[in-house]
This record gives sequence, structure tokens and C-alpha cells, in this order.
Amino acid sequence: MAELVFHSGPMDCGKSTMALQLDHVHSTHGRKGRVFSSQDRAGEGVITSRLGLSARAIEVDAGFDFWRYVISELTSGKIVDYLVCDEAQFYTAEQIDQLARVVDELQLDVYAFGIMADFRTELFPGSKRLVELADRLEMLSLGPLCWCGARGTHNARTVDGLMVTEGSQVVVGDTDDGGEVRYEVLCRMHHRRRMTATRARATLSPDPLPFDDTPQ
Ligand SMILES: Nc1ncnc2c1ncn2[C@@H]1O[C@H](COP(=O)(O)OP(=O)(O)O)[C@@H](O)[C@H]1O
Ligand SMILES: Cc1cn([C@H]2C[C@H](O)[C@@H](COP(=O)(O)O)O2)c(=O)[nH]c1=O
Repeated sequence: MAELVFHSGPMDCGKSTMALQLDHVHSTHGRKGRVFSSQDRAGEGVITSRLGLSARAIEVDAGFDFWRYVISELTSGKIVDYLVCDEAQFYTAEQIDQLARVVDELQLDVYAFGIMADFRTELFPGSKRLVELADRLEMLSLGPLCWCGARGTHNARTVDGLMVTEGSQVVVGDTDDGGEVRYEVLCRMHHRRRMTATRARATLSPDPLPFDDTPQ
């Protein structure tokens, strides 16, 4: 039986790396797949991982129709065995419905990858629909750590190191020090407290003890 699988986890937990590995494993064993992404940090029509791997991908914009795409490929004689779908949080709920239809009616495996929730902890529409429809949810286990050392589970959006809670749901960006808007993965407690690494350094640094080093 074909499956719709949703591989999820916070930013920077290896989703794109695993998407590329999965495509590599299947394609080197003779299966024919198609790789999709949406608004990758590196631009359109590409899937990139922070480990340096990248591959061309079919860009999924709001008007893209998975069902029509696959039917058109199959009716023109091409082989399609599976789909790898990165940044699936950005897909519309209708597109996730199309993916489920591809699995059920055409018996193709669909491997979707994406973050579950936005910087306000609200589910993205694509992820919500995947949770509702997927045969299987897989949470990636080797995720980033919060600055406190606990497992990082929640994506914070930061400006100048401080967590923001207002703004558009979609702002493409990274966890490195590059842009003005950044993301930082925190444990839930520190996400709730808006305690980013920058704030923690400023507020938790111990006051130096009074220390008199003059010889007695
Ligand atoms: N220089 C490096 N050496 C080893 N691992 C790295 C390096 N840079 C990034 N990573 C790892 O790459 C993973 C991020 O991969 P990526 O596929 O881009 O994540 P995601 O798609 O989930 O945001 C993280 O697990 C991170 O620790
Ligand atoms: C939390 C959050 C993230 N995004 C964007 C930022 C990145 O471009 C992607 C996630 O990519 P990754 O491969 O998982 O690192 O999503 C966003 O637009 N809005 C958010 O709230």
C-alpha cells in the first residue's frame, strides 16, 4: 500500500537533508521520483540542506495542482513512483488533499517534509492538513538544542536577538546570523518566556561577587 508520510520537526533538524537522502536512496534503486519544494531559502526550484546538499526541485506555488501534474506525467508515458515534498508547511490544504488523492488513487508514495508550527506556535495550513490526512507522522529525532541544552522544539522569530510575536506567518529566513529577521529554536518553556539566547545572556549573566583582592 502506498503511503502519505509527514516527516516533521523544528527548523534545522535535518528535514531537507533527509528529503534529499530519501530521493537518493529510492532513485539509486531504480525508482522514479519527483522532488518538490516551496520558497526554499536559496530561491525557487531548488531544495537545499544546511549540510551542503542541494538538488533541483519543482516549485510549488499557490496555483500548482499535484493531481493534474502527476496525471499529465503518467498520460505522456513517464514513470512516477513517488513524490518528495519539502517545505510542505507552505502548501495549501487543497494541495495536501491532492497528495492524498495521488496516494490513494494512483498508489504512489508521498514523503512530505516540513515544520509543524510557525513562530507563534500556530500550525501552518499545509502541516495542519498533513496531520489530518497522513498515514504516518515521523518526528525527526536529531533536532537542534535550545540555548539551555534542552531539546529545541519551538521556532522563535527574532529581530536583533529578541523574540517577536507579531508579523506575517510566512517570512523565509534562516537560523544563522545572516538576516535582520532570524529564527531560533527554543524549548517550549523558553519559547513561552520569550527567552532567546541573546536575552538569556543579558539577563542571566551572574553579577560578579564583591571580591577584594588586596592582601590582608
Ligand atoms: N557543518 C555542519 N556539520 C555537521 N552538521 C551540520 C553542519 N551544519 C549544519 N548541520 C546539521 O544540518 C542539519 C540541518 O539540516 P537541514 O536539512 O538544512 O535542516 P531542516 O531542513 O530541518 O531545516 C542540522 O541537524 C545541523 O545540525
Ligand atoms: C517558524 C517560521 C518559519 N518560516 C520559514 C523560515 C524558513 O524559510 C522555513 C523553514 O525552513 P527549514 O528548512 O525548516 O529551516 O519556514 C516562516 O515563514 N514562518 C515561521 O513562522
